[in-house]
Amino acid sequence: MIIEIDGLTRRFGTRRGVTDVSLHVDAGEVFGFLGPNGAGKSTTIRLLLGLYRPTSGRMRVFGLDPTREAAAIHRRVGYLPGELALFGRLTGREHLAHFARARGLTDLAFRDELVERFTAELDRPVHTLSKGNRQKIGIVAAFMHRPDLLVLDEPTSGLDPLLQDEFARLVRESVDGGQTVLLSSHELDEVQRVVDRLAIIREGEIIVTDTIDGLRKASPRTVEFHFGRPVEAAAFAALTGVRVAEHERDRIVLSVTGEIAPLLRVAADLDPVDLTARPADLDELFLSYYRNSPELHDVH
Ligand SMILES: Nc1ncnc2c1ncn2[C@@H]1O[C@H](COP(=O)(O)OP(=O)(O)OP(=O)(O)O)[C@@H](O)[C@H]1O
Repeated sequence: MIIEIDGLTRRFGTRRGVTDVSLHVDAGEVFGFLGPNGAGKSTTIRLLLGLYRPTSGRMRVFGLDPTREAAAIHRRVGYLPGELALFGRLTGREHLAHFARARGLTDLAFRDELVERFTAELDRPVHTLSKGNRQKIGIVAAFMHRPDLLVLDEPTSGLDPLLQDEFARLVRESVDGGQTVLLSSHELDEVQRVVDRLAIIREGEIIVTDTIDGLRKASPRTVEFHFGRPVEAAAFAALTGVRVAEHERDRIVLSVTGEIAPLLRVAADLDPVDLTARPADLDELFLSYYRNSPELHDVH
């Protein structure tokens, strides 16, 4: 296991940072860490890298304790912080040279490949660069030494769609080559193409950890019936795992997480004339976790 977090809590005075966070990331996995702004993603990442001390709980990265062995962890990590701190008057080239020296990196072929793939602008002072162009330098710096673990805090913010695709390819290549990736984001789109598993954090607490497939299977399907005459919804509402989302005279829309056969038996007795069903929409499920909509959370 590359990352282990068990019951991790960090408070900032009376402010909540993170509360009782537990998760693990296996070797060779891309793990997504999702949540709205202020949910506690960056705090968790900083704790993992030994940049904050925990109030309580246990963490290990490569089996090492971040509060005591941060330097040993950093040697094996590529970190792209959410707020990239660069020296405004220095160029990208100067930054990368500095990072390469600090890591004792002498083979610069992969750095050059990344610069080209991300069309990073290396010869202008970074304060003259757009957010996206600064982000490219951060990406090159995080990946160029092929670290065992990549910790990427909102990595594609500011990148155009083509470069987001390039980034997704780079992440997949990295894990194919044996690296492990922890990737935080507040957007499902940013992570759903690349992650194997994800955790959703909200108000400092993990509310679900699952694979994308698992989330999809657990999320409700929408089933709509039309009947030739007005019907009552009570028999549907009584079924386990069925919620009546809409009901008007001869039309009923259901949100279904339970078994389909009992539902069809109830419907058949009412002589339906039409039926449409659509699969789970991951975006809706994801937003419901952000909003904390209770009926969807019952599925976990
Ligand atoms: N150094 C700090 N001092 C005081 N409060 C802090 C500090 N760092 C984080 N917090 C608080 O901890 C909570 C979690 O913040 P964090 O930055 O981890 O969220 P996040 O999920 O990374 O959000 P974002 O997507 O906006 O970066 C917030 O309520 C924030 O105000």
